[in-house]
Amino acid sequence: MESVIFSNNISFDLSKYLNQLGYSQLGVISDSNTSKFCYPIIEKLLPEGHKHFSFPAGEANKNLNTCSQIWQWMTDEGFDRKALIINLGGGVTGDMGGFCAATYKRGIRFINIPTTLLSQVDASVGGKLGIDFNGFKNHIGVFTQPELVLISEIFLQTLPLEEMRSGYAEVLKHGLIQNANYFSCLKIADWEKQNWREIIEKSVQIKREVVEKDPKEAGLRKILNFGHTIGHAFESFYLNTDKHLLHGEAIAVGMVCEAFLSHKKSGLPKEDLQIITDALTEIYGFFQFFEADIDDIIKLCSQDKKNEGSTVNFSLLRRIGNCDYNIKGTAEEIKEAISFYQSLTSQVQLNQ
Ligand SMILES: NC(=O)c1ccc[n+]([C@@H]2O[C@H](COP(=O)([O-])OP(=O)(O)OC[C@H]3O[C@@H](n4cnc5c(N)ncnc54)[C@H](O)[C@@H]3O)[C@@H](O)[C@H]2O)c1
Ligand SMILES: O=C(O)C(=O)C[C@@H](O)[C@H](O)[C@H](O)COP(=O)(O)O
Ligand SMILES: [Zn+2]
Repeated sequence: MESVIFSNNISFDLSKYLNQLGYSQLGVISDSNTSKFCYPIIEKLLPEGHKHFSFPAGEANKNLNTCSQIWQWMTDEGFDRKALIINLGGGVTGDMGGFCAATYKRGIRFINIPTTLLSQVDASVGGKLGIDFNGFKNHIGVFTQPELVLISEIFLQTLPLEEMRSGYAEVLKHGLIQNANYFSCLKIADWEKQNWREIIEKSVQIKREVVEKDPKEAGLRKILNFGHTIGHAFESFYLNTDKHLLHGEAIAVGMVCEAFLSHKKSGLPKEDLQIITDALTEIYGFFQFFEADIDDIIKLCSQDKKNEGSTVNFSLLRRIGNCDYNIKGTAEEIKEAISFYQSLTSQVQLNQ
């Protein structure tokens, strides 16, 4: 598996590991925001002559068109197989930059410097790389591990609060699927003043322990996908609309729906369902959508990568801290889960 370094001194560590890894050419990929906020932090540490590619920020650009531009840039710069790529950014940069590196000339090495909470706790680790395709999340991709993941909280200083909250959904997921004690200790009193280091380390540890046992998602790794079957469907459906959801926000909706399915199908106690819905709705509120969208959202679940044939496979909780996978679900059950989510909104309105 990849090495993960929690860095207290990004200048020192980056220089050290770049020297250790060695390369013929060095390229940095970042998006428009990380080019502005994060590239200046590392630029001065990089050798003169390194190359930099910047693409417009956002999930809407995690696609083949941007990949094509990245591959063209690599080609124009004459990158050979000993070139090294640094993905400097959130999950979009890591997933897409990694995918481009892993496929360019059948694969060149890359390192991840994650700059969002979400990518520090989840996306930068584990080697799932890819892009969205024709409205389907991460539909095209590969499993390839980065050479190194270098995590520094210094980058979080410029990250908007809503992005911190989005990343926190994956933290809650890690507790829910693997560690009830961790989940129960998670409480952010002050988002601005929170010391994130322990949380990042714990989440990375949980994710790595799972990935180590099942790097290519033959079985166990599917638990990392809790909340994602329905969550991804919401994320995809509302991408490019004025209702678009951040990844973590969509996964929060998905986790409420799939916690309901866990109660219905996997024995998750009612009290646990209540704890989960309370925790998630307190942070993420209630996403409002139209009844008329539901059938299309359900259809999107049929393209989930955990599925076998026409059967939708869920990862569901038996209790907080314990997740099962390959639980078959029907369109009717997905509808019921989404209705449960909607019913929470109306309960709140009634209580107001
Ligand atoms: N490969 C995996 O295992 C994995 C895991 C989880 C999520 N993902 C993917 O990751 C993506 C979501 O990741 P994300 O939330 O990091 O999204 P992102 O990469 O789009 O980053 C979120 C926003 O924050 C900005 N940003 C990043 N770092 C910043 C900084 N330090 N200061 C200011 N702005 C900054 C970005 O420009 C962007 O606008 C999704 O595509 C999701 O599918 C992948
Ligand atoms: O690492 C994994 O495995 C995950 O499922 C982590 C998820 O948080 C992440 O969003 C991942 O990209 C989803 O993968 P997908 O296979 O459902 O596209
Ligand atoms: Zn995710």
